[in-house]
Amino acid sequence: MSTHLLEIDGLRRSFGDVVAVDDVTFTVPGGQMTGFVGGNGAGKTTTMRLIMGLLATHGGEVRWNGSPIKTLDRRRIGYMPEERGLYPKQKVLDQLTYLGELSGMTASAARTSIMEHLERFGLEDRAGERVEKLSLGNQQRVQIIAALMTQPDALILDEPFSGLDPQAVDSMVDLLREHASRGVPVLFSSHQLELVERLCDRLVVLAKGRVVAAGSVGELRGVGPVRYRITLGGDAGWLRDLAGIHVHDVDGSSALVEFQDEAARPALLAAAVDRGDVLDFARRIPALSEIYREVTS
Ligand SMILES: Nc1ncnc2c1ncn2[C@@H]1O[C@H](COP(=O)(O)OP(=O)(O)OP(=O)(O)O)[C@@H](O)[C@H]1O
Repeated sequence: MSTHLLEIDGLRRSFGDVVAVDDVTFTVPGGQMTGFVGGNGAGKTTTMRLIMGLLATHGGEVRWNGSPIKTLDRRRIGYMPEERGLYPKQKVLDQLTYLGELSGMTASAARTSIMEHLERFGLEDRAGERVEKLSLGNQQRVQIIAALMTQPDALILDEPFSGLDPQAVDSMVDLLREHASRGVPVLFSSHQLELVERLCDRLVVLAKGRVVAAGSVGELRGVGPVRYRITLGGDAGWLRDLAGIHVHDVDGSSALVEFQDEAARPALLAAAVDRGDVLDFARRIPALSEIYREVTS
């Protein structure tokens, strides 16, 4: 297995007065799934188009295995664009075969790979149908097959999960993991944070054209303040009066707290034990949606 590396270094791109991508730097290591998140207009699609050379950069560079990326390298990248580009009148198998041939596959190798992929998505009996006769979710699956069928060296996928039902999401997740395990860098954008949390090893968060957080999910969890959830036998409102702690919220007998100094933690526990039952006390692992809100606020 050879592991590839995609590096994005100081990329910039404006449209008139709008700075869409502003000094964007991150890496997409092979063998890992990198989630690319950010609000509408944050610059995700523009960054992906810059990586693919579909837009000219106004600064910075994209490197492939340590050297400036070349057209031939890009031809080996499976790209799923935001605007899905299938011909509605053409039959599924014919269209995918044509796309495979454009990427340098022989027709017979393309057909074998396409049929394997159609089977994985439960679409093998739709190979002879015109694309326009498929539901939008199934057209989306065909678009995904177009990006994966060549066993590419990297995957750049713009919203690959949008419009897929949970079963198709699961098939897609398995497929992408298989590609990552070949040493392939996988970058995918998504607005579905729970899915991103489940799927990705690394995360890049974009806001207003800039990277506001990047790293493994574990690293990003360590960026924010450490908080604890304490649940008492009775009302937890009195915690607000304790020195050295910041109480984020109290919900009856349960409170979310942050300690301002090390001594405050044993002091709080001693006070709570003194007053009665401590039912639960645990460090709280923030959900990705919370980290996201914190880094983009
Ligand atoms: N071809 C273009 N012409 C003018 N402005 C553009 C063009 N493409 C993108 N932009 C602007 O650049 C900014 C970033 O857009 P982009 O589509 O990259 O964001 P995004 O993160 O992909 O958003 P979404 O999640 O809504 O797809 C936006 O302000 C957008 O209006």
